[in-house]
Amino acid sequence: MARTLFGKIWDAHVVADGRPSLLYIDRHLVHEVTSPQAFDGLRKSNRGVRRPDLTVATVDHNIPTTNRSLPIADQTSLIQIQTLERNCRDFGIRLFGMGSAGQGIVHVIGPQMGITLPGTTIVCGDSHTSTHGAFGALALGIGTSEVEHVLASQTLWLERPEPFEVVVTGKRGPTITAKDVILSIIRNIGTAGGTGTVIEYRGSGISDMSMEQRMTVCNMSIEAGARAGLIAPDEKTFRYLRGRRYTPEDYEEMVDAWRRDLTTDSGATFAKSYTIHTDEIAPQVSWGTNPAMTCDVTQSVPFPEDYAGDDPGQVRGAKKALEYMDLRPGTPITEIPVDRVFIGSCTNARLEDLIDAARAARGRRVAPGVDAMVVPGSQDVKRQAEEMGLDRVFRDAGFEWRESGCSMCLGMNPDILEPGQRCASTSNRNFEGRQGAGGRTHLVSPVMAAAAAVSGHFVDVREMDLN
Ligand SMILES: CC(C)[C@H](C(=O)O)[C@@H](O)C(=O)O
Ligand code: SF4
Repeated sequence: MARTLFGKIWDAHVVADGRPSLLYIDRHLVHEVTSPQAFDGLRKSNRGVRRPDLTVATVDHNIPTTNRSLPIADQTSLIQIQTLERNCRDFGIRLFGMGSAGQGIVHVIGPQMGITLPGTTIVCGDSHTSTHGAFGALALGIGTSEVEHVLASQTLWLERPEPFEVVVTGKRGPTITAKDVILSIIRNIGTAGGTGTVIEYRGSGISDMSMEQRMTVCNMSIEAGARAGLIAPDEKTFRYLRGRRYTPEDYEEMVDAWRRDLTTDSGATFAKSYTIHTDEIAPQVSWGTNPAMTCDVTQSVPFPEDYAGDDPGQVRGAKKALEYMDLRPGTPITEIPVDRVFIGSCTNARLEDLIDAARAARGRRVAPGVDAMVVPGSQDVKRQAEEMGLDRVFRDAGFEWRESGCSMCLGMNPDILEPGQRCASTSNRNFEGRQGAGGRTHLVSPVMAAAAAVSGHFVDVREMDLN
């Protein structure tokens, strides 16, 4: 019978079939926020970690992005980080800690080190684990009790999701990024559009994308409510993973098998299908408090009735969002001023993202009154960017150049917005208070964020002279 890529990976990992099924897990990624209770649970029940060799940890959420030779001032962060260090020592887990050259956001370092491989199951106590789906892995975010279960048994109980195909066609304009594509998809299918499904992104608009762009797309699958995002691996995938730190020795044989096996068969059926044409996509800017509340940069802040039609719940939601965001309907998006700019996160802090953002920053200055920062996704990204001189480009323009971590994506460290501040952010969530209590987040692509930084308000990057 014809099967989808998702179906094939699922079938290859089922240990016990049922509702739910028990799945074998190939890779377990761990960070400081969702692991402490899981390790405590193991201690209480006198259990060890079943496969420490398949488990990898890093510190990303709480880690300071300022000078790492100084002690950590924030007490909660210090405790979280020290706890993970102790747990990794006690249970024999490889940790890319505070001073490590391999440290970075968990979803950035996995692929970068060749830990993420096609056809595998990958879990992490973190919703944006979906990022790794860009490599044709079934990558699932899990909760802390599941983290404990995986640590103890290398398996996970899961209801089988339905496959959902999102076909991306057409040719994007030169300044239209993967971020604009995924924001458009979420805007169209809604934040619950993918509930109960694993989205497989397909079509020429996906094959055209680089691996880093594909990661941006898969990363935000979770914001459409999906369990995971998935892209069939191709030659770009195989090239990207060749020769990385943990790429397996028998890699070329694995590639031969992946080429043969890791595709959706023609005739396989999906529970749902949605097609997006990318020719006409404009740069996207979110105006509300969930990622679906997004519009084109050329549009104005919507009137709640126009946005939500005749659904009274939605209209109320839009009204509330506009109130929180302090935005008046009818205001052109390009007239919205920003106080802060954050270029970072597991959505958009890889090398290509920084190269993109630098195109708007090079030779310009951050507008008066705007605070802008660039936070590379990992120490590796930081080093590569510095080799290219990107740190100079940003610094010369008046951006701060930080150490790697989650930073102001969710403000679990001192990088937060002040109440009332408005931020152009390359992250993935614009929820109330996400970047600091009372802070207002607008989701955009890296080049749009840098353009807002140097202009002091949102601008259509298609009208800018990019370097
Ligand atoms: C802290 C963690 C549990 C959380 C997540 O699961 O996504 C965070 O990474 C986020 O982006 O909100
Ligand atoms: S960068 Fe943001 S979205 Fe990604 S793992 Fe960190 S907090 Fe979560």
